[in-house]
Amino acid sequence: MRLDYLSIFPAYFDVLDISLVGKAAINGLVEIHAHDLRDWTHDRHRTVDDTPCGGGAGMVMKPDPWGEAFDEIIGTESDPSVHVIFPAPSGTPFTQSAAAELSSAQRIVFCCGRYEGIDHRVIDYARSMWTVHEVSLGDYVLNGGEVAALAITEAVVRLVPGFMGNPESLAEESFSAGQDGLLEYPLFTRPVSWRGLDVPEVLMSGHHGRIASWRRDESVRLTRERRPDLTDSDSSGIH
Ligand SMILES: Nc1cc(-c2ccc3ccn(Cc4ccc(CN5CCCCC5)cc4)c3c2)n[nH]1
Repeated sequence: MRLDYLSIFPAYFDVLDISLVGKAAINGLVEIHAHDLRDWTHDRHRTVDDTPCGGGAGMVMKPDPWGEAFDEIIGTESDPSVHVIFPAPSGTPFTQSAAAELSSAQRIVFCCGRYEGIDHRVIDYARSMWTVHEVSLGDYVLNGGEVAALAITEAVVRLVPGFMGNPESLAEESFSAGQDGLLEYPLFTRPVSWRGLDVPEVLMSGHHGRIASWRRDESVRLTRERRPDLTDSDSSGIH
């Protein structure tokens, strides 16, 4: 899988060389390329923004640098197998199933906007050429797309076959199908007693049936408490 990042702050992606994703890059599962959008400007100030047509606060990213960067990084041929991701507050909420779908992509290009966003014609052009995803991380506003791109990268790459040492652990995670769409149960390890707090006895009983039942009950309780929106979904198994 090749991952490209277009940003005016490409150094944001240096962190990928030291993290989990870095290991995938080393064993050849993932190829990371970060690019400075200003490399595709031609004026002395390397300008990437301008005032919004129709007025309004802030600045908008000009389309020209993006188009030239696309030509060089992706090419001028249409190819639906290339996934181009534009993080945006107005995007579709990013989910574990979207991460799972993207984990089989051969090529993902992250377009990280800044200011108030990117000229919409950039997105329209990209849609005419590749498979575009405008995604939101959640209902809060970041200063740009870089942090979202890092989060999406981590969610996707950890699902790439061969990346995770123990793929079974993926099945038991929150939001994964294997967990019936429930939040995961609380985790404990040694010492059994810590600052007056003890591991629940059932987990030390060695009784696998009771342990599974306790874990399920805890997942149902937590999901009802924190994510009532998940309790109505068919996959949750609780109503
Ligand atoms: N989930 C999530 C993703 C992002 C995200 C992703 C990408 C960019 C690129 C720029 N920003 C900053 C920003 C600030 C304010 C607005 C709203 N503003 C309202 C009035 C009309 C103009 C736009 C939009 C963008 C970004 C923010 N934040 N949160």
